[in-house]
Amino acid sequence: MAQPPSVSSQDIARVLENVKDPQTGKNLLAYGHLEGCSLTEGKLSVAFAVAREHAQTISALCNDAARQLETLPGVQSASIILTAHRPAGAAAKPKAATGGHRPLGGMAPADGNAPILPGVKTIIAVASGKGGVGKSTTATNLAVGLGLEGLKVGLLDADIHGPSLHRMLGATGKPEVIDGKLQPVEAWGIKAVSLGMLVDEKAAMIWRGPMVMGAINQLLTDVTWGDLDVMVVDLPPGTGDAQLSLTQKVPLTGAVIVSTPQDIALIDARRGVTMFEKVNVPVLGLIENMSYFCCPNCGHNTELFGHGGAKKEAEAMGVPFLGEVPLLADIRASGDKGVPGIIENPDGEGAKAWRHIAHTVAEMLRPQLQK
Ligand SMILES: Nc1ncnc2c1ncn2[C@@H]1O[C@H](COP(=O)(O)OP(=O)(O)OP(=O)(O)O)[C@@H](O)[C@H]1O
Repeated sequence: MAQPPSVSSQDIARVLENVKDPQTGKNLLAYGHLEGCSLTEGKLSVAFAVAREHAQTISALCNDAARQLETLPGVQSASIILTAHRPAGAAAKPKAATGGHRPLGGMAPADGNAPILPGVKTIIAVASGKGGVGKSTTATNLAVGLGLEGLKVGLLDADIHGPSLHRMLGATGKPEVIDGKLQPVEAWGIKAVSLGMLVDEKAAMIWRGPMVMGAINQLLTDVTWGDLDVMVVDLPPGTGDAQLSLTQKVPLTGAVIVSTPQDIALIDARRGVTMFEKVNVPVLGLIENMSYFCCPNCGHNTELFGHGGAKKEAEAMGVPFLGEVPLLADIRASGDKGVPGIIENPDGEGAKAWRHIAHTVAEMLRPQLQK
């Protein structure tokens, strides 16, 4: 049986050596090293590690390199993800631990250096202690809801292992690249970028920690986000090391935690609150998703997983309770269709809940936006 075509790292290195910086005459490989690659169904993803100060120069050369990689046998499309490294000796300074919630602060850079996103006034993370609780659905509808509140909003899908926001927004086209920078896709009044718009989702699933961090860094800094009141970041589910280092890397203004009412999900939500406390990021509040089942025929509410658990938990932990979103077939259907539920069914129970939550979050951010 014929073997599927494969591409070796030597093949990739040869291509990178051929691409020259017109200013310095140096080839691309002289700026960094190949960290990994994967070829799935003709889609080649290459992770290339470079020193942070070269990231700008390199990203312009990468487009040229990607086009050349597409001429390799078996490669239909290629993308290069830069994993920018800090120069030696410039490790992130640890944040001072205050042992509690801090007031909503400015968008201080996570490592004490110059702000990485000068046009972005606030950044909020949407997190969950476990997968499948509706974190991405919440991030999408919260972002669109903040847009409806009159804010300029960006949505960044940092759930690199399972990016889904592009599908929920119906934004499955490739973002444009202008002057070496990715242009966010505009949908439903907000700007969005998801790794799912750039690479094959299956390829992203197998990435190791440093590649994930590099990709997220690139989605933050190599995208023309422009001026934003708020950037909503959809974090990968869980409270492990990957999430912890992400919360340290991205200069977060605050975090929203999504949970279902079940005990087990609430235990995980508690871990989420503890994680943000550890890195001194204020928890803006807890959202109970799939709170109750609202029968579309008779309107009767059934509390499938119990009800009000997240509210009690929020009270016990001393964090605000932002609201509850019912379990509704049309919420799942609108997500699959690529139209956020808050737009698709504006008078529905889901939309009402998200509008209320978005309004509360917007009010929390307001003092920060007026600075
Ligand atoms: N309130 C809801 N009512 C009905 N379906 C919902 C609701 N919230 C989310 N869903 C559906 O549940 C599924 C999982 O949702 P989503 O992808 O938002 O979860 P997630 O927590 O981000 O998952 P993952 O951890 O895998 O990234 C999707 O099919 C979504 O449409």
